[in-house]
Amino acid sequence: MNTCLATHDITKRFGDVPALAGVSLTIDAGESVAVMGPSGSGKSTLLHCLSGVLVPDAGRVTFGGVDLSGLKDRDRSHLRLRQFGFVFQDGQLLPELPARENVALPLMLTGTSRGRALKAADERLGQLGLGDMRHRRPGDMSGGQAQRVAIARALAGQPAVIFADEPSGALDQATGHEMMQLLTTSARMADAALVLVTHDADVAAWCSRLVEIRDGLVHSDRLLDAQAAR
Ligand SMILES: Nc1ncnc2c1ncn2[C@@H]1O[C@H](COP(=O)(O)OP(=O)(O)OP(=O)(O)O)[C@@H](O)[C@H]1O
Repeated sequence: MNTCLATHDITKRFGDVPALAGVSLTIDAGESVAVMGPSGSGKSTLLHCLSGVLVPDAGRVTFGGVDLSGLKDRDRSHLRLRQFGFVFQDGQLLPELPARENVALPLMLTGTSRGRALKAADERLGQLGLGDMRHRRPGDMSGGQAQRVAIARALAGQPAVIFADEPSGALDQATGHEMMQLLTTSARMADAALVLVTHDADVAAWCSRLVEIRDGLVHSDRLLDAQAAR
């Protein structure tokens, strides 16, 4: 497997609080990594550093060998839009836009024409069983449907990495289970790596690897017998 994304001894403080105290991780193309740990242990900070949203105080984050902190803000934003997809707990879809426009938006932001972006969005929504929903706004969907649109949006630009922060946290157990199945299967089929922060061991069990963070450090890192691979 090729290393896609890596941190090299990264640290990050917020004032006096050491959120990350020296984390080195490598994430291979196509693998799914669950990040777990107690509240305040540094999981979200790690996700934000990996995805270029935050720059670590020391150490490096590399994507395809390129040091993210060496990039100008504008170039890092571009890389995020082109290479990374994001799924959050509440979907963070734009409420005033129908599903297809929500999915097409990141593509248009990277220069794809509106027509091509909408066509790609319709295809992706169709693949995820949401073809009939494409003209609906997020407020007119169930939470599970809206999260599927969020997955379609995250996948639309064919990202190398999908970052997910408690993606099923707002869903009931059965819908969350379906959502995790869709997310892990879609990521695998698209050959995208998945990095997922969760408090829920059942959610983590969908991934192929579990990294446990404690006090801003990697406490354990092990392979799982992922449900997604069964
Ligand atoms: N923007 C910020 N300003 C100040 N302190 C912060 C900020 N972001 C995180 N922290 C602190 O850094 C530490 C790690 O936070 P982080 O959000 O990464 O933890 P977490 O493991 O994701 O927690 P949770 O599971 O509760 O979301 C915590 O002590 C937190 O209070």
